[in-house]
This record gives sequence, structure tokens and C-alpha cells, in this order.
Amino acid sequence: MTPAEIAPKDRLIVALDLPSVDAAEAMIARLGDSVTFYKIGYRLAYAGGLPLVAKLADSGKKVFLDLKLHDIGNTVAQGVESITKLGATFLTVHAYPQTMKGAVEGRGSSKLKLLAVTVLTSYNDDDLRAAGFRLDVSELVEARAQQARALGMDGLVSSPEEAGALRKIVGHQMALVTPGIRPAGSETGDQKRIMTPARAISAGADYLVVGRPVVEAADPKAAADAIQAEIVQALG
Ligand SMILES: O=C(O)c1cc(=O)[nH]c(=O)n1[C@@H]1O[C@H](COP(=O)(O)O)[C@@H](O)[C@H]1O
Repeated sequence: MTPAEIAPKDRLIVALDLPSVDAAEAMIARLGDSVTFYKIGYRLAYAGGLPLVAKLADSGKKVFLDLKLHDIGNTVAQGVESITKLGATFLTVHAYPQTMKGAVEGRGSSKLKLLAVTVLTSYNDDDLRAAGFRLDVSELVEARAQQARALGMDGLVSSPEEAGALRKIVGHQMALVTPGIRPAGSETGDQKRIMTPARAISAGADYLVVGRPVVEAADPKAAADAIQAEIVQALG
């Protein structure tokens, strides 16, 4: 999908990192038409949130199921095959070759799009070294992007800091999905590789994943609307 084919509103993915299905449904009602794309990750998925994938999809919203799978290839393939039936648009797996190969096999001919998590946005070069890697963030992100493309993955999760370099490697063949988004003046929290929504779009990101700056805002709808306006402005 070329950037021009993505509806501007779909570019904001709000992470429903909330403690219960009730809290998530209240947030979805509050955000109303301002948000069309939601992410369900560990917190909500392990709190009974998986049935919300089909419910949201049936109501016309898109869902990014962020399970960040990583296991032996056979287990990943079988897990992804089960996940194809949930109704999500995107699923994350970590960008290890065996994992991505298993995910592509398990996805089969379903419409589920597979995203490879390159290097988590809470990591910098020192964190990678402490985890035993010899490459720095940009080298590892780029190496993993090349592997992800060769193995038939549909998109990459990285910080917007790497979006420009990744676009040069994968063109518009893969979606660039970027967390680590912080509107000007918002708390960084545990994120280390961050950009504002406008800068991320200008850097070439297709989708922006935003959690706390929206769901922990005093007025989540106003926060989402402000990000949507920034995206539209940056798209020019
Ligand atoms: O795969 C992800 O979505 C992800 C990858 C990554 O490298 N960094 C990252 O923050 N995320 C997710 O994106 C969301 C960001 O949330 P906030 O930091 O609250 O905006 C969280 O749900 C993270 O799990």
C-alpha cells in the first residue's frame, strides 16, 4: 500500500494499554470517530481482551494485535494460524529469521499482515550491548529490515528515527509502523527513540502508534484530535 492509499485518519493507531475490557470499551466510546485503528497488546490481551479484536473489527475499526511472538518456528506458525481467525489487520512478531519464517507460514493465504519488530523503541545502543548485541541500533534495525523483506513480512516496527533509512531499503513495499511518538511537551516515560507526530510523518512513517499520550490524557479525544490534525498538516 503506498502512503497515498492510507486514509490519513487510519495513520494514528491508539494503543489500548488499559487494565480491563470495560476500561478499553469506555475509552473507545470516548474517542468515538476520532480514532479508527486500535492496538491491543499484552496488558489488554491478557486481561480478556482478545474477543475485542472481532468486536472492534465488526464495528468497522481496524485492529493491530501486538503479541510480539517469538518462539521456535513451528510454535510460531501454529500460533499465527490460530490468530488468523481473530480478525486483526496487523500482528507483531520479533524480527528473528526463524520466527518470521514461521509467521509467514502460519499466516498462509489469510489477509493478516505481519509486522516485524526490529529494535524496541525503549532501547538505545547501550541497551543493545547490554543484551549481548554487537551492532548498534541503526545497524540492527537495517539488517532486520532486509531479512524481514526477504522472508515476506508485510511491515516493520521501528522508531521514527529509522524511518528514512528503512524507506530507502524497503521502498513502499512494506508498511513502516512507528511507536515512540511523543507530542511536544508530553512525558517521555520509558521510550528512548522518540519523535513528535509531525516529524515522524515527515520522516516517512506510515502509521504512528500512540498509547499514554492519548489514553492517559485528561481529555483523550482532544489529545487524539490534536495528533490527527498534526498528521494532516505534516502530510501537507
Ligand atoms: O510493537 C509495538 O507496538 C511497540 C514496539 C516498540 O518498539 N515500542 C513500543 O512502544 N511499542 C508499543 O507501542 C506502544 C507505545 O505506547 P506509549 O509509549 O504509551 O505511547 C506500547 O503499547 C508499546 O508496547
